[in-house]
Amino acid sequence: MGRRATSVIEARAAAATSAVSLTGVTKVYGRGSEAVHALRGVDADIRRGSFTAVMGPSGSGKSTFLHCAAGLDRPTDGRVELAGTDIATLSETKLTKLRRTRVGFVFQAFNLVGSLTAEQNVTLPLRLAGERPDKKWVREVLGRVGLADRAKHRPAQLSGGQQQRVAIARALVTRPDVLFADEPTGALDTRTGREVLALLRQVVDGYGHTVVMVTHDPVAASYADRVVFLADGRLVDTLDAPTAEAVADRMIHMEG
Ligand SMILES: Nc1ncnc2c1ncn2[C@@H]1O[C@H](COP(=O)(O)OP(=O)(O)OP(=O)(O)O)[C@@H](O)[C@H]1O
Repeated sequence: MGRRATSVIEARAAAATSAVSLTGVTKVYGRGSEAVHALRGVDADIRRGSFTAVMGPSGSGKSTFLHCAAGLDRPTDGRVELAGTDIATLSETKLTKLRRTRVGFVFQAFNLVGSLTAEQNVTLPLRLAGERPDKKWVREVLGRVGLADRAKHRPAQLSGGQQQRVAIARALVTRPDVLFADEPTGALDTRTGREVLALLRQVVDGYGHTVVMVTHDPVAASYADRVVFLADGRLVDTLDAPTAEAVADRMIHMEG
């Protein structure tokens, strides 16, 4: 078989197993002397059913990486394939639809709607996509995050950890290809944060979801299957089966 045929087969095989892939992704904010190169030619392949942590010093491009990978932001150059689709080819309308249905997002500050119950918050993405929520599935998702008995509570009646669980259920309700989390434990105390990390681990191991999480915390990163390290907009290192010690060690060397 020719080299070209082999590489086409390899590319197809990678597409079948990858939830999102970035090739040569560059992101420049501003122009001329004001230009900031947030990402400089990043290649990354996120396998389906895996948990990836993104780490790096402040300003290294972690949030930009997440936003480009999730289709929240378009790269200046390079290619992002999400759920087998090259997002550069999508119109704004199609990209919005892809974000609503194929991508879940969890933020540090939960971002729940205060006037809605936990259940209503969870069904919001479905209603925004014009779908009628399937009650059984919504109950199932609330159960997966351990909130079956809190469905009728409003965010103010829930602890921080419970609110983040609602946000995770809301992110999972559309059965997304990837759940992206930006510092999901940043607003939680250590113990509650660990519970949320264990839940993210559980949605990967128990239900086959794909999670990509930005974090500053080596212990949080140790819940992942793989850590990717960014420095000055470049992907400079990866670490599989990370321990908190190994992650902390690499971070010290990067920052030093
Ligand atoms: N909208 C924007 N306009 C201009 N510059 C931006 C914008 N967003 C990010 N940047 C710049 O791009 C670079 C990377 O930012 P990014 O937020 O991705 O880094 P980060 O690693 O997530 O940082 P932190 O850990 O501090 O949150 C930084 O220099 C930042 O100032």
